[in-house]
Amino acid sequence: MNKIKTDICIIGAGSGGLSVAAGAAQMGAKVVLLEGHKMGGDCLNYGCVPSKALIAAGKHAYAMGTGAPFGVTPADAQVNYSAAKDHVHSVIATIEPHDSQERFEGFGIEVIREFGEFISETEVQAGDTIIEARRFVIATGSKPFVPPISGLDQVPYETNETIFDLREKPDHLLVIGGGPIGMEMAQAHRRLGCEVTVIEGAKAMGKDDPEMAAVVLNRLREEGITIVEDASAEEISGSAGDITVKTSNGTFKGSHLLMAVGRKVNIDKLNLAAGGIDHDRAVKVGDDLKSVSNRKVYAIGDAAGGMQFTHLAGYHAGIVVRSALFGLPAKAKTSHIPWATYTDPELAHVGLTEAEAKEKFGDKAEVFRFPYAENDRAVAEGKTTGLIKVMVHKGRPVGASIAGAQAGELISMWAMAIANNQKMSALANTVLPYPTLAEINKRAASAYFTPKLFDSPRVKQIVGFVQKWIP
Ligand SMILES: Cc1cc2nc3c(=O)[nH]c(=O)nc-3n(C[C@H](O)[C@H](O)[C@H](O)COP(=O)(O)OP(=O)(O)OC[C@H]3O[C@@H](n4cnc5c(N)ncnc54)[C@H](O)[C@@H]3O)c2cc1C
Ligand SMILES: NC(=O)c1ccc[n+]([C@@H]2O[C@H](COP(=O)([O-])OP(=O)(O)OC[C@H]3O[C@@H](n4cnc5c(N)ncnc54)[C@H](O)[C@@H]3O)[C@@H](O)[C@H]2O)c1
Repeated sequence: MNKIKTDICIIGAGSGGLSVAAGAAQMGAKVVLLEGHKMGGDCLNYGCVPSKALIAAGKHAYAMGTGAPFGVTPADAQVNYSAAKDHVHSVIATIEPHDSQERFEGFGIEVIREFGEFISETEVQAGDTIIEARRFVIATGSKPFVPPISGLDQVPYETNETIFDLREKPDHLLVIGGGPIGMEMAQAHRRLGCEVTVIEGAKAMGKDDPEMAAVVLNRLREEGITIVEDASAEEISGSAGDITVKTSNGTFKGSHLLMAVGRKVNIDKLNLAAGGIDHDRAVKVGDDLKSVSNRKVYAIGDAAGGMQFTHLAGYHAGIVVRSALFGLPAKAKTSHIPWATYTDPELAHVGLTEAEAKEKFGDKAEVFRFPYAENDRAVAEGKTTGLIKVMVHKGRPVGASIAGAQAGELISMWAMAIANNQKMSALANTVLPYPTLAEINKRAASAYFTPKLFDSPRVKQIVGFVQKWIP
């Protein structure tokens, strides 16, 4: 058995673990990084990267059939599904070197390609190496949750870990789960020429504001995706190419099945009990991301049990670097963390939703909307579907939701404003290039000031007075 003593041992080389490793090593800490499977974790191999690459393929196919309003004769896209998957894998291969073992060894990090498990409160074993560390970071991510639905274990099904390797084009893809994974994959497959039925036990895109989700769901339905809500999958039967899902709201048949019903945090291999680390479905941590029961251990990203996003894992990594390396107090907040679902139109959000703002601030919460249809660039591009909605309290934005083209890009202004506690005036004072979609942000900010300036008797009185006196 080898023995290593180190400053920081990071368990999991995905979005969060790699960020802690790179930051800590480059600031002079001795770092050991454990990875039992693929460098880069879910995001690179089975998540963000392949899903956005497949969505991009679907967008190309869709554009070929929708040029008529622009004077471009629509053509039936000839989709080679397997070649679309080649594109997905070439995107992964292009990004992979950034997350590679060689690159991280180049930072002076000892990378061990084994799963790690705690053997005491200060030691982890990975293969035939025992690592004693002053601090541990659990960054083990999550995997698809597969619910105990009757018959599921008897039929072939895909998850996010297998769908990007599927080479035969599904004639009819059944998607169980109408969250971000389900909806992104449903639209990509529909645009690549598959029939698609989404079976959702509650409401599709249920974590988002219903008004904004409706914008996306309407478009998905218009594109021919069947979305059945309040339909909890109860029994699954059939065989390859012929799958039947019985739900509380009807029975649905398809050729392939994708399970997208949520995630299970990867804690089973960690022997958390040996490390004195409390957990429920994730590691129990405080705002400081330290285990509530073993203060030498941090958990970040999906393993910390909150929101599940790559940028959140990266944000957590920054907090751990500050706390573990410099001993500075640092606390994780969620009020400024944005998210986006990359359907077309996209749906993005940061801060409080309208309902949350009204619950928190009552009548003092103000809500301002601005439609894409009144943005000149959106009109020119034929992308007039959607709206922005901004929640304001005492002159400062406390939340923003955008459903429409490029929403994931456009939310960044509000993410910055909310993260820095800026006033609405900071947005209204910003001059943006014309014509851009980003002007919807400024128009929403202006909507806040319009009644204060144009409907105010006091402003009218002052202007009248000044006009009398200036030469
Ligand atoms: C289909 C899909 C699409 C997504 N799209 C987006 C998106 O567009 N934008 C976004 O922000 N987020 C997206 N996400 C979420 C995002 O991928 C995750 O939130 C993010 O990867 C979490 O980072 P992490 O560091 O916590 O875990 P991961 O990146 O998953 O890394 C965990 C690593 O730990 C390793 N590991 C596990 N146990 C052990 C152990 N005992 N010892 C050693 N190694 C271990 C795993 O093998 C893995 O490599 C998507 C997820 C999915 C599934
Ligand atoms: N664009 C992005 O940032 C992005 C994209 C994909 C995934 N992700 C991350 O991954 C996480 C997981 O995504 P997800 O879509 O798997 O999970 P989710 O929890 O967001 O959605 C799962 C859905 O499945 C439904 N469901 C559960 N059991 C069911 C059953 N028996 N029958 C029918 N429906 C059922 C739930 O009601 C829920 O709406 C997300 O929360 C997100 O954080 C992010």
